[in-house]
Amino acid sequence: MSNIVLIGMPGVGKSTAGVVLAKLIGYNFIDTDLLIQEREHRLLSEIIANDGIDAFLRIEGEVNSAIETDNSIISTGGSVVYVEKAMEHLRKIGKIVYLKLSYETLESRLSNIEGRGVVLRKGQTLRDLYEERTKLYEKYAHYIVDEEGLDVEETIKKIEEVLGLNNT
Ligand SMILES: Nc1ncnc2c1ncn2[C@@H]1O[C@H](COP(=O)(O)OP(=O)(O)O)[C@@H](O)[C@H]1O
Ligand SMILES: O=C(O)C1=C[C@@H](OP(=O)(O)O)[C@@H](O)[C@H](O)C1
Ligand SMILES: [Mg+2]
Repeated sequence: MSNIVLIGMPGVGKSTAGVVLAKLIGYNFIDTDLLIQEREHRLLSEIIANDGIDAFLRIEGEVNSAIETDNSIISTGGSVVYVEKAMEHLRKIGKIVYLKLSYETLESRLSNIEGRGVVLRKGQTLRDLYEERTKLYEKYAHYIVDEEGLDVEETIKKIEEVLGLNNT
């Protein structure tokens, strides 16, 4: 398999689980949020605050659409599902795994949503965002991993299981 692409809401653990999984299975690790910061020389929260959501999504779309790699775990930013062209590219270069959590668990993990620089439009609540995005994550996912009640290690094990990577 060429690449494994993790998608899902902010705080679900794409970055945390992604890097550990990469080490376990000997893959490279790419966090698209870091690619964006490297290109822009500024924080994601600064891009969103200064340039706005549409500009951030344009940059996120360009960065994700330009990824050329093999044998990598790619941890995306939660908003990449708004950019169809980027999602089509990611689906071509890898298997898309949607890390899923209930709204209640996510809400408790995302105590400081502004500080994280989430793509949240004016008037939109976290619940609205969850409902709008769930449809998109499900649409693009090749596999869905429900991590409710699981810790990082158990989540990684489940990802390996659904992808048939376990050799135990
Ligand atoms: N089962 C789990 N899988 C991944 N992360 C978890 C899990 N349970 C708790 N966490 C915690 O949730 C947070 C996830 O943050 P992060 O990896 O930045 O998410 P994302 O990249 O999806 O926004 C981390 O603090 C991590 O320790
Ligand atoms: O879902 C979002 O709106 C965002 C999620 C962030 O990445 P994580 O999903 O890794 O937190 C980052 O791309 C940006 O701050 C916007
Ligand atoms: Mg992340």
